[in-house]
Amino acid sequence: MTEWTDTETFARVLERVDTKEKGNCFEDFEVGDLIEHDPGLTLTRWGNESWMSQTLNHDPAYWRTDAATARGFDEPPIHPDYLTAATLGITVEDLSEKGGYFLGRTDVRFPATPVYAGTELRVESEVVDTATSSSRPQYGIVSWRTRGLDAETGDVLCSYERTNMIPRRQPVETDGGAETEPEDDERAEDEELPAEFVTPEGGYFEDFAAALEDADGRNAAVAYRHERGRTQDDVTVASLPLATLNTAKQHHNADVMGDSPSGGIVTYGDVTRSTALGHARSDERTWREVGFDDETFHTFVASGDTVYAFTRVLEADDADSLESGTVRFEHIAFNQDDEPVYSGTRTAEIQKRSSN
Ligand SMILES: C/C(=C\C(=O)SCCNC(=O)CCNC(=O)[C@H](O)C(C)(C)COP(=O)(O)OP(=O)(O)OC[C@H]1O[C@@H](n2cnc3c(N)ncnc32)[C@H](O)[C@@H]1OP(=O)(O)O)C(=O)O
Repeated sequence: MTEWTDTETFARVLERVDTKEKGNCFEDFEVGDLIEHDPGLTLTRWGNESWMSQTLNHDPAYWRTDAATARGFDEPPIHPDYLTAATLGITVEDLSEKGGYFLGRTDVRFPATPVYAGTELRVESEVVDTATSSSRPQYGIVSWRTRGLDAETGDVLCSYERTNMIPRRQPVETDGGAETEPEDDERAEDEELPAEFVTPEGGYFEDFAAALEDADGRNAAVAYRHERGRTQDDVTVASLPLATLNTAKQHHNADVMGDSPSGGIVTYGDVTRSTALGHARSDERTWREVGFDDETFHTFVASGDTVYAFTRVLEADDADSLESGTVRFEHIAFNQDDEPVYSGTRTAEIQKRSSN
């Protein structure tokens, strides 16, 4: 047998062989296609705790039995952020391993919570939209509706619609994303900031409701920043996504990513978002997560970047519960240069002080 392992010969061999490719290109997706993802994952206490500890989500109800039972759970449950990240991680091999970027997600809901450790997750996605990117001819834009199911009962545990930029096999002619003149009412510069920012006094429902009432009728908004930051390292950039079976090369193949728009590996969007939410939750009395909408990833987060968080309180609804009221927030994650990297709205039940 000819020896192929001297460097020169091996380079010539590599040039001539085919590569067994992974993942799908834009052309492989058609609206209506249903994809049942082969990877599955058992949602474990270890996976949950690794994710939650590293993203600074330290709500005691997810760590201590007494705090969990006080919140109405049988035991510390799987956190909705980890459930969301695991549901998405499993899909990457089929949907986005080829490359391209996670642009946004909406309608994130948890129809059958709480979910406990030991639950096996089965995930399926339906292609709901495919579009040409007018600014980037080598990519298309694909949206999927994904459902994470309890493999045993078939109950939908997590559901959302997500959009990625996906590489095309064949670039297309585009208009180059020519700028159109914005309508008058779309001009960002015309939008004035409020004269005053109100900070809630505490983290209970009553504090958010009082702050909104204080701002109401005045040129004021309820908005504040959180002190904590989390610098991205090997654990957050590569280990956490791989623990959700997310095979996106963006997070663990520095060789390939050197030659990409980001110029290197980047943090999994769900890590960025969960870290910012962890900072926000550390300043409130979260009771239950309800859902997330209009999530957008604005720019890359890379190893060495620090993720901070900002919160704007949009609405507070007393609801019909003695324990909690419903609050809608906008959260913005930003980096050490104060650039927004993620934004989205979140609806959560927040504990009432009067329930103590
Ligand atoms: C999971 C997973 C991968 C990841 O987690 S990757 C990490 C998270 N994502 C990111 O870090 C991406 C951050 N975003 C960016 O850096 C920039 O948006 C990007 C991707 C470089 C593109 O920037 P551009 O300035 O070139 O363009 P736009 O931001 O205007 O967007 C390009 C086109 O996409 C359309 N678009 C953007 N957001 C959405 C959305 N939420 N829904 C639908 N369409 C969206 C936008 O309109 C542009 O369209 P054109 O026709 O004008 O091209 C994994 O692998 O799955």
